[in-house]
Amino acid sequence: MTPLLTLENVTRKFGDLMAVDSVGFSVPKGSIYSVIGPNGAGKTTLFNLISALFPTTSGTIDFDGHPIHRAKTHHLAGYGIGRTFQNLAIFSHATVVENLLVGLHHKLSATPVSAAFFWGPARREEIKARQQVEKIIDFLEIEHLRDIPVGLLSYGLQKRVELGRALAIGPKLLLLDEMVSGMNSEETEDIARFVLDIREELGITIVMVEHDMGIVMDISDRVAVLNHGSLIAEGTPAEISSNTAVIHAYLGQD
Ligand SMILES: Nc1ncnc2c1ncn2[C@@H]1O[C@H](COP(=O)(O)OP(=O)(O)OP(=O)(O)O)[C@@H](O)[C@H]1O
Repeated sequence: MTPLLTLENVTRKFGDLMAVDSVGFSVPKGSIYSVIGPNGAGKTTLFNLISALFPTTSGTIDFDGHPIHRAKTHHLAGYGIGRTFQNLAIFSHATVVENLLVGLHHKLSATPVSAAFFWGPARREEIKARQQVEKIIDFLEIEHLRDIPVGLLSYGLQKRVELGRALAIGPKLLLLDEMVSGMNSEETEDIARFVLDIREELGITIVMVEHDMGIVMDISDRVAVLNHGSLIAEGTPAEISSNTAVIHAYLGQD
């Protein structure tokens, strides 16, 4: 299968600490791909490298023909990479619709002058943006919440809005950072269903860093396992759950 994202020898040091050590794997287009590992394994650092939050010390990351290991994080939406964050990154005083419109902002190309007077391209873009937002609201089943300030929603629904905002950029790749941590089992099941639908119905490739083994093993096509910054295993959920190096890495956790 064609890879959408390829990491080769990706290394990131913080001083003398090797947070990510020569990691390489490919994420097939259209797959759900999970990165797991014990605490401190380097998962978040790896995710931040894929999101271009900081550069690799060495090694390359290729996304759909773009070398993104030296890109700036604000370019990623333009390449087609959307992400959610471990800690909620939404505007709690703004409504659901307003939060989703923010996700679309980078796509609007009207000039400040035409936008200020709301004519010509600005008006057409605004209408298109609102139609796109309506599709996402419908897809995520949050019609009844559209005009509510996001801060008033339950944690699970706030995460759903954050997911919607990442979808609003129309990504080819969605990076989900510990999406279900802090969620109850019903909220976790909802997110698992949406992730599957995002792949099936929208054709978006998904990479997630996740601690919740239930969702990882249930919905991933492939799993990469990090330990002390190194890739110790890569394969299907069945291969990973019977891999002795993986079992030892988790059993050795404090
Ligand atoms: N900005 C930083 N400066 C220095 N060290 C860092 C920095 N970020 C991460 N580290 C270190 O890099 C290593 C990997 O951390 P990272 O947060 O990537 O692991 P993780 O697998 O995401 O852990 P967790 O599951 O606990 O979130 C750890 O030893 C951490 O202390």
